[in-house]
Amino acid sequence: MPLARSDSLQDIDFTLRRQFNKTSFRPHQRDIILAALDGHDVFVQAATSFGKSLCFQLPAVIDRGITIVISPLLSLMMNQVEALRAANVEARTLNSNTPMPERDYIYRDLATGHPHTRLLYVTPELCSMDRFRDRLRLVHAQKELARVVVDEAHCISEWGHDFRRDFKRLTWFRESFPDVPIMCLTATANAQVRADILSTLGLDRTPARLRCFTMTAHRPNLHLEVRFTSDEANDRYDDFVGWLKGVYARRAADDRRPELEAAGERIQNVPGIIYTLSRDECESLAAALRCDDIGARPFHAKLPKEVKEETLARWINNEPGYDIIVATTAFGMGIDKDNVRFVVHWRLPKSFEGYYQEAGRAGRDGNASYCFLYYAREDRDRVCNMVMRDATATAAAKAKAKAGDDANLQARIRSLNRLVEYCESTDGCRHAFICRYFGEDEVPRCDFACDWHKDPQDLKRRMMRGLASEEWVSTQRMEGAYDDYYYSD
Ligand SMILES: Nc1ncnc2c1ncn2[C@@H]1O[C@H](COP(=O)(O)OP(=O)(O)OP(=O)(O)O)[C@@H](O)[C@H]1O
Repeated sequence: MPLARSDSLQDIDFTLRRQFNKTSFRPHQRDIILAALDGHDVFVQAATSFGKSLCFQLPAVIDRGITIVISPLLSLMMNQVEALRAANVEARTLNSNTPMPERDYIYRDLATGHPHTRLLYVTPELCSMDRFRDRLRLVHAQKELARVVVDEAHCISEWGHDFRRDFKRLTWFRESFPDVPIMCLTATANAQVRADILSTLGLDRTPARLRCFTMTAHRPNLHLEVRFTSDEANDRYDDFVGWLKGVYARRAADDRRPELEAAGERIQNVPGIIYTLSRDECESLAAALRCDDIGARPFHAKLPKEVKEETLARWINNEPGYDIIVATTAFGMGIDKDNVRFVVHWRLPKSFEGYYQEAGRAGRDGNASYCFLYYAREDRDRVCNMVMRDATATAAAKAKAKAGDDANLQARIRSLNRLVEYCESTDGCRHAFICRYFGEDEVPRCDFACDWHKDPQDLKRRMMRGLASEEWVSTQRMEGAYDDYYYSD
């Protein structure tokens, strides 16, 4: 049974305006929020930038009690908590980085059984700890556990690209608190991943209680393009810089400049992200771009925390010298800057879902944005080797390889293969390919927003000319040329 709501904030439109400073709901948000407020379990699958967070934040503000939000990424939690606190919502996070006084406060708050905290963001690992579980039992006994939310829910599934073993243990919530509604959200799930999420969380056992909102993955404002290259051509850098300088030149032209000046916008304020697969490449590429007077900064897991925070803050504020983030995959899920105008994949990503999540950082304001993926067959073989090596290392480290490891390896290889097919496909719309991948039947409308729709003949020509031949790549492969590549976040 849903908990009673507080009396003062029953009007969701009022709460949207007052607490979240937004004038209207986006399509489907209202229905999702109402289903949650009615006490249903809710599954939401919607495109990147749809506005999924609001779907659990707003009910958390309206309902009495505390909402526990389980999220896989510390940076993602911290961003959301900061934004909520700025809007005067009692939100907090409890994770390995939480300072001791804050940690003590939260545990004391939970121990009262009637916490002041409305949204508590935690890691899945924390949810397995006895101390935390005891506190939740106490809160539940007082009927103050309003809802459990699993964000980035694809991490639950071995068939998903970002499988995290601790997400499997979230099964505990339904077993321990059968009356507490659960909401789970993801941007990237296929039918198998969806089924896995519902069964792990125990939502499929009470179908009458469950409301599923499965929306299209389509992002019509993303212009998708594959750029073909090879080890021999090694032309990514010149190609990218040529493109970017062309963008700057168009912004500096007489017909554009006055408009930008009036808006106080710099010519080079064309925010973007370039994804690389290794820290070395991330550092060297950012340095090379800076030598070419392009404001690029590296971002990877090994940088000091203060450097990462400063880089992120200055990039978000559109400061000179911080126009482009050159990142490893340490920078991805949940990054929410509205005016990212391009996302470039310097190398083939490791999974289809990862590619689309990262591309989804672009164009969150709804304006046209460009997503290039530089594809080389040599990289295909390198990435495939890396995925296999990763899987072997994980299995060995775990001593006994479990069925889950096997399923996850299969899923990762399948996902990579589909991404390779996507890159090498020259006979159809890229948006349609993506929607099919995520199990959609309807063909999305593409308004010249992919390289195939723009010029199918040119696409074929570029692929023929740009890629190394399969014969060459397979000879090199047999000689072990692609074995010693590595990636790092
Ligand atoms: N109704 C609304 N009106 C205006 N802006 C909104 C609305 N709902 C959400 N937004 C804004 O849209 C942006 C994207 O929202 P959010 O970060 O929740 O996306 P998401 O669906 O979780 O995407 P991703 O899966 O890519 O992380 C945020 O800046 C959020 O403030």
